[in-house]
Amino acid sequence: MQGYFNTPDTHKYSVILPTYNERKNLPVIVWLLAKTFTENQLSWEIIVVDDNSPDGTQEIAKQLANVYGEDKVVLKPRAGKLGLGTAYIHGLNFVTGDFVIIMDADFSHHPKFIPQFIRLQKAHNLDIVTGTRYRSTSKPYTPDAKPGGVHGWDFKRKLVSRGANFLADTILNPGVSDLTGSFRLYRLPVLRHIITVTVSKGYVFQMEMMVRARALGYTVGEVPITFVDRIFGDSKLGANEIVSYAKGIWVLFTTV
Ligand SMILES: Nc1nc2c(ncn2[C@@H]2O[C@H](COP(=O)(O)OP(=O)(O)O[C@H]3O[C@H](CO)[C@@H](O)[C@H](O)[C@@H]3O)[C@@H](O)[C@H]2O)c(=O)[nH]1
Ligand SMILES: [Mg+2]
Repeated sequence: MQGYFNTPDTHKYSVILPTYNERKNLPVIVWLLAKTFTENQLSWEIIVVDDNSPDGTQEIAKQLANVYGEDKVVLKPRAGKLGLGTAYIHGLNFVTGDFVIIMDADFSHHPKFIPQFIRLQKAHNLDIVTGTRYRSTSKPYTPDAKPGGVHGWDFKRKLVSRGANFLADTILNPGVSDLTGSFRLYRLPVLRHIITVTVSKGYVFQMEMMVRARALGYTVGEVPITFVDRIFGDSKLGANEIVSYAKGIWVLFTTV
């Protein structure tokens, strides 16, 4: 198939979309994803992992499956809110594509960046491409792209994010500029491998995945992204996640 890319792309791209109370966001993010993949003539599927959201997200997902096709929007629910890390593990069981894209359902991660991820992956035959909100340094990088950034976060949340990245980068030195972000593209077997060795389950999961990937010798490229805070609903990041993050760094420091 021919599109944004010079050569036909016969790979299939699977998006794992974890949702918790994303009723208002889900239809639009799915529409944007479908549009992006269709315009670029890429084959795709979206695995929605909903944790029994009280706002009825699952009903919306079922309607979307009717509209786009059950092979395109695949609902794989769980009984209760079990966390972001295990949502990816669960979703991974149902992936039928060659590459997996992990992203948030609340528009913080815009699908428009996906073709750039794919282009960079192809150019360097990378195992992983990660979006970065921060300055990218050593990794294969999209040179013509504008710098990434964060919009809509208050000072405290920005500080937490910067601090989390600084701490992990200083102590563990994986050489990736955005360790806590979760907008990433993985080669399927690479994601399967890293996930089996990753122990944390909450927000710290993103950082651990990247540190482990680097320790295992997988190649990582970076694409600058703008992260826009959600308009509908609330973030699920709480104080307990910050504590688990610090613990996660310690575990990695002593084991990797
Ligand atoms: N299934 C499921 N989904 C969840 C859960 N918790 C959150 N989600 C979903 O996961 C996505 C991210 O959750 P948010 O609550 O919006 O996270 P955030 O605070 O905006 O955090 C983002 O930035 C962090 C660092 O900057 C990232 O670490 C994090 O992964 C996420 O991208 C959303 O699609 C949300 O519905 C859960 O327990 N279960
Ligand atoms: Mg969010």
